[in-house]
Amino acid sequence: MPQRNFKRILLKLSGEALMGDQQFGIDTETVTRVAEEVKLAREAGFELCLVVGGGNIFRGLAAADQGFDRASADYMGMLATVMNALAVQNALEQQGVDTRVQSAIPMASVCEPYIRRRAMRHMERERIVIFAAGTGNPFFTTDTAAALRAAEMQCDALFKGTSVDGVYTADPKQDRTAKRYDSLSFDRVLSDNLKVMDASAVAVCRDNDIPIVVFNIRERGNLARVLAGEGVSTIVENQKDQG
Ligand SMILES: Nc1ncnc2c1ncn2[C@@H]1O[C@H](COP(=O)(O)OP(=O)(O)OP(=O)(O)O)[C@@H](O)[C@H]1O
Ligand SMILES: O=c1ccn([C@@H]2O[C@H](COP(=O)(O)O)[C@@H](O)[C@H]2O)c(=O)[nH]1
Repeated sequence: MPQRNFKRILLKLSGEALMGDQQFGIDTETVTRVAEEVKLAREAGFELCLVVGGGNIFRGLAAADQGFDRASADYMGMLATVMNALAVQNALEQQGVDTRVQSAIPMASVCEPYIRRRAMRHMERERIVIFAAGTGNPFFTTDTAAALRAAEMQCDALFKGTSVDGVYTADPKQDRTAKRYDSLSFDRVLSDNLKVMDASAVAVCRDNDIPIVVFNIRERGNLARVLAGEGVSTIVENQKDQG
């Protein structure tokens, strides 16, 4: 992706990005490394806010498939994202970065509730705001939360840091012949049912003209590279398809 004039960025960190080589949970070294990358991006002049996923701890849909009540399972998933948010906050603050966690499910003794205007104020004061508990509603995911917060915080782009290096013609973990796009339109993602991100998240970004950049956050230094217009990624935006 060539360098773009993005200034304010919503960075979505998938929960899996925080587990390093483990099969589950939070790997402290990995969280520290990701926090270093976020700090470097801020020092490079980007205004950042974060949404953290919970897939390294609990996924509502997976539990529902095993017979769990879906809404309860989703609330458990949202609580998992709060744990991850606190881990990321801790790692950033250990590196001297001022942060606030805001949760879509109020939990007064743990963090702030989500209040848009307050979050804006934190950003003006150069704090990194970490949005936890997704949208606060079951039957959604943190991708949709990321799209919503990107719109609310007037971000120029949503960067999805995940375990794949872009959007492919099919899931690259299932289909070795899948080809990566450099860029494609929101409509192509939706019409081809490409599952790198929820359809609801893609629709929110399309309707608010917020480009999505998908990149691999598990590779050291990749956030800086992608922000600089280098490195491997896919940009999804309102445009004509490549082909
Ligand atoms: N067409 C596609 N292109 C790229 N990735 C795809 C595609 N279809 C499905 N995927 C899968 O989408 C996943 C990316 O989503 P990710 O694992 O980050 O989920 P998440 O819900 O955002 O995060 P988490 O649940 O870990 O917090 C990758 O694991 C990838 O295998
Ligand atoms: O708005 C939301 C966001 C998340 N959830 C639940 O949390 C888990 C973890 O989030 P990921 O996006 O998968 O990382 C998700 O599986 C849902 O169960 C939610 O209900 N609402």
